[in-house]
Amino acid sequence: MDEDISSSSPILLDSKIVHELEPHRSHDPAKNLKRSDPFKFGSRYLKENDDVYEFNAWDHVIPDDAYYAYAEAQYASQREHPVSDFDKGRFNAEPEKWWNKFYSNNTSNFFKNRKWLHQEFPILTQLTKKGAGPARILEVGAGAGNTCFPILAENENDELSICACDFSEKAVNLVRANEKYDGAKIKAEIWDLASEDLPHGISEESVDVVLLIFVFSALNPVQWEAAVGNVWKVLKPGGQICFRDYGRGDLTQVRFKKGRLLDESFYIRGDGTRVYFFDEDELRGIWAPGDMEQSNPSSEASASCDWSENCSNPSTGGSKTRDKPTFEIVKLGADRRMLVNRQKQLKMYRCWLQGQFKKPAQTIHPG
Ligand SMILES: C[S@@+](CC[C@H](N)C(=O)[O-])C[C@H]1O[C@@H](n2cnc3c(N)ncnc32)[C@H](O)[C@@H]1O
Repeated sequence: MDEDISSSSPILLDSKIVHELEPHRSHDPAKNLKRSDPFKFGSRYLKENDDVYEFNAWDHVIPDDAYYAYAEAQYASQREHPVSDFDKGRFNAEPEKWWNKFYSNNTSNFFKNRKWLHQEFPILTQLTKKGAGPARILEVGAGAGNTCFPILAENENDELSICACDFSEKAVNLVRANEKYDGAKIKAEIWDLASEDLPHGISEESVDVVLLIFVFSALNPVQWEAAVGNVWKVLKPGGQICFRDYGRGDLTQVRFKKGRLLDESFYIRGDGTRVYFFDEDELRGIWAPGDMEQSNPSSEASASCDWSENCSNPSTGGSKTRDKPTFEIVKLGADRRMLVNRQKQLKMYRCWLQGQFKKPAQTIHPG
């Protein structure tokens, strides 16, 4: 697992060097209509005459057609050799068991500390500054604490509390055992994001910010709706989500071999943990289904339904999108990076998606 880790790989193809001023924007103008403000991400742009091998990494480099063709060939091979039905059942039945194993083998040093959080999500700076007043952050999929402890280290707000949840008991124990664990400011709890209950000590509409850093990808797509519903429930009106996860076409997706595909874009790693790779518009559909419907007025649902009707939308599996929680997309973008192994003269492409979503201040309760 290598969220922010560079690694060497045999996947090596020439890249077309693209200097993008707005790296998260699609080349298809129609797709750009609803794009919002960009995140900062990195700023080492590769220009026409630069030496690619001068640095280890370049920001915002879009892979060329050859890489995409290679990726498609890999996906086709993955689809031809999916995980067996027996193993699918095994891996989907008790996902926390595999994460417990993971944390038995890897301690808190495995993930890098997420030091970029305040830069990318200024709302965290607002909540943690001196005198900001009562504020609550819920981190879901907190793992060993690589996100919550850096936030705590920067915090100057006496009235900030953090609830760090994970469905892996081993992970929660690692957070509780950390020398920086201060029970007055942080509580670690076992909680499954897709469960029917809310985390211990968290009531409805009591949270200012929910952090989802590399956790949504661990869910089975059939769990997304329950997870979004839980996040909606715990957030105060006007509360926000800080989201970062894997993007479609990331090196780690492309290099999955035979016998790893659980479902489209959804894989099982060698250690038994699951990972999904998102597309930007798919994330819009997950977090703002109502907006997607508005931007597609010809859809069957919008043509024939109103709020009270019981009608179906074929694109969303039968339920009407306007009854689903619809967050405002404050920001959403792709963070692309080309990593370079200078010694071996290799190039590798990473892609993460990052978003900031807001529960509207005036909410209509989805029924
Ligand atoms: C890739 S790790 C990321 C850890 C941490 N957010 C970070 O960035 O360092 C994913 C974490 O999500 C947890 N997780 C996976 N599915 C979950 C679920 N349904 N509910 C709560 N936590 C979950 C795993 O146990 C694991 O600790």
